[in-house]
Amino acid sequence: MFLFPVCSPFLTSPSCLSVFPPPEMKGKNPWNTPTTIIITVIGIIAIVALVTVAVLQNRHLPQKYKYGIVLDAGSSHTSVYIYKLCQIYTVGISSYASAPWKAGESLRACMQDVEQQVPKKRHRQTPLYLGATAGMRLLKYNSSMSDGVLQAVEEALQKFPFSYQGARILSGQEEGAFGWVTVNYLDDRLSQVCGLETTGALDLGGASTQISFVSDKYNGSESPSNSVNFRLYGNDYNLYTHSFLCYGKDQALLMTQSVPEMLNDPCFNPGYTAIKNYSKIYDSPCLSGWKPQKIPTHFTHNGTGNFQQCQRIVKSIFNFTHCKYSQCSFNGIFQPSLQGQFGAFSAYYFVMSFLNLTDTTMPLEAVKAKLAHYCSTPWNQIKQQHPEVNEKYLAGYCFSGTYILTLLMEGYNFTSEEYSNIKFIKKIKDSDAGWTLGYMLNLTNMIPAEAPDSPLLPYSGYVSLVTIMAILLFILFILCLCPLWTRCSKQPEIV
Ligand SMILES: Nc1ncnc2c1ncn2[C@@H]1O[C@H](COP(=O)(O)OP(=O)(O)OP(=O)(O)O)[C@@H](O)[C@H]1O
Repeated sequence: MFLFPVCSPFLTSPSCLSVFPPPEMKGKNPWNTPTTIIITVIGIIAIVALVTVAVLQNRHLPQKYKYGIVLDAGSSHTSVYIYKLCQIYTVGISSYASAPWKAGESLRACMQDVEQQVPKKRHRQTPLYLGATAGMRLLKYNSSMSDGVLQAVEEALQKFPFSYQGARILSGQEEGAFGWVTVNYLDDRLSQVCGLETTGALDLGGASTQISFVSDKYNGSESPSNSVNFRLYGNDYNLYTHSFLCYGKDQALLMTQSVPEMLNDPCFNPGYTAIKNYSKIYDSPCLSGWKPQKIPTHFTHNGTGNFQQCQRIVKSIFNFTHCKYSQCSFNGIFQPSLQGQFGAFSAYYFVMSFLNLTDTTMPLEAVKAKLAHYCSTPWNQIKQQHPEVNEKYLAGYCFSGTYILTLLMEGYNFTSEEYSNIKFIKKIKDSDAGWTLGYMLNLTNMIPAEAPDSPLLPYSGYVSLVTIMAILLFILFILCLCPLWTRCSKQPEIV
């Protein structure tokens, strides 16, 4: 009769019994029995599998799209964004209204460049969008013209090997809302479980300007046309947004120049002089109805460089006289009380960074004094100091700086204290602030409405825990075999 060793509770199956060596195996190493070897190999495979699953299972899945292309067809130029920035300047597509085929042509060279930048094997999965903004919105006043331009653009883009998703004119509301999404997405403000306070977005283009922010005092009931609702990562946002068509900096400049006596212009540096075409001003739909009966074909535009006078003229293009709501910004448009921080981008940044005025902690009076000094600097001196800057922009900085301050302080009602809540930004984490990223994230469903089920542990914690469990299992396994091995190596007692 044999006295069998007691098996560990972990090994109570018949196979457990079979690992015990018969007495004639006395002196033999029990690890060498085929069953022991098989169990050991299976144990090791199980542990390796457990750790492998831990490593692979919880890893972030690769995104569906590696690249996405959005063409921002603005009033002043077209930019191509390949996820992050790849910007190639052309003229705004709306300027090809009289020869639409040229609009398609204008994109060809830059799109060929894009083709080189996206790896060939990714071409077919790369979505391509074109969004046109205020320049095309203005052209829509004559719908057949804007249709012709869009069609020409579509035909050109369809010839490229990408997954073409369409060309369309964004509404002002979309432009504002997607700009807000971009800023808050890049700032990681949307994916937070408790929902961080969001940042408002201020966008100044050539033909329109947008203001978008979340205000506790606005639920969309007053002026519903300014309300956009989002559900992002499980948080609900009720966004206030408004786009002012014609209040981009190029169209605003035309509006100030429409006044005939503005031939001597305080918004341009003293000594600046240029012969300009009146029809260029009055061709803009923003000035339709303003055209005097008799105007000369040309006028001489002379700068006189006076900030205070410029401010008065700029202010005259805003209408503050009527408001049917509880409160308005300008032109009778509802605006709730400003709230939180604001990111100001596009021309806000171009202009304020040139003027060295991006530091909003600087007292407003000091900002105005610096701008007044810039405006009064003779044009020749300005040109000498900045030979590298495009003259078209250089001549406009006095006007643009004055326009920005007037729009913010008088138009949107930022107080001197609230001015420091504005940050003039070009990029956030290497990506351009603007509507394009928000537009693409929305169209590719890359921002889920609901928060993804968050893992209980971070990835590294999860892997460590499974590894520790695997090691413990292995130790238990050895412990289970140990008594067997010890007893088996003893001489069996014969009763
Ligand atoms: N370096 C610069 N300095 C000054 N102004 C600039 C500079 N670069 C671009 N701009 C001007 O800034 C304005 C805004 O440019 P942006 O590309 O954001 O507008 P857009 O998309 O063409 O306009 P919109 O959105 O109104 O259609 C334009 O008037 C443009 O001419």
